[in-house]
Amino acid sequence: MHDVKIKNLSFYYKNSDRLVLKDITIDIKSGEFVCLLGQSGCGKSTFLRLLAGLEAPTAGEILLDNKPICGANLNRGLVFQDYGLFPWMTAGENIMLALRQRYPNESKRKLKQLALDTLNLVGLDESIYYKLPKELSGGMQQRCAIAQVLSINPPILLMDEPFGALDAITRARLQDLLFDLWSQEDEKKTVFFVTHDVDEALLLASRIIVFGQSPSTIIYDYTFSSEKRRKREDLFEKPEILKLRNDLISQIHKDVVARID
Ligand SMILES: Nc1ncnc2c1ncn2[C@@H]1O[C@H](COP(=O)(O)OP(=O)(O)OP(=O)(O)O)[C@@H](O)[C@H]1O
Repeated sequence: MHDVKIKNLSFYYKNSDRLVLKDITIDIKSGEFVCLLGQSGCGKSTFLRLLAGLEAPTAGEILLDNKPICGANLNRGLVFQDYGLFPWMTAGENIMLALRQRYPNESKRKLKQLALDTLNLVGLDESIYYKLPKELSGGMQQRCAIAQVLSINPPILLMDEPFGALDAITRARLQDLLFDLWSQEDEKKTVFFVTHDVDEALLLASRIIVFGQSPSTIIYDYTFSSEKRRKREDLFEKPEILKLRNDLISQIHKDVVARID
């Protein structure tokens, strides 16, 4: 189990006096797929950085299985929009770097096999292992970044607009891939997925949380009653999805207007 409990979390960066997150209290159950929405600058990435342990709360606490998060840890895998691969290493070497940290006593042969298996899992063949990131398309690089994180099998995935820079078709493929990987596991990963795209959240999430800037806290929190996959083809034929979509867009819009005022 990997429950995340957030209690009265507030945060501001030390070089700024602007409160980025204010008094956030929320419980996330193990296995939830949480999509985080909100206008630009409302603190979604900051929230992920706090969950990753890259920043520490100014006030309040974040508990993972009832223990405070303390620094970065292999329990939490991060995927960013800009792939996060070292450009001077091949895709395989990038994955091996993570694997050596995760399994320091395992043989190189076994780890390489694991890296190849994970590349295969995300739909990439063996030849990709030997390629530098610049020799790969954006979609392939993002698959490698996802493979790198999946190879260490973290129970918690933190994904910051991971498909934001991709074309529509690659993006749809990777959405399906991520959802299938998540839904097929017996012990589901807990996923925190930042996106600007309301429709992406409607497609993937088991829960949608909207952060506001006015105030800088959670302004909307919706949990789907069924874990059944919503299909892209008929997503907007369902009245409850359309209503939710309108609610989400109007909440975000209201927050933008309040901020401008
Ligand atoms: N290292 C930093 N030092 C100071 N302020 C920062 C730092 N990083 C982010 N901020 C500020 O914190 C606020 C929240 O930023 P954050 O990147 O978390 O928002 P976001 O919701 O992820 O935005 P976007 O959707 O545009 O990526 C912004 O006002 C931003 O300028």
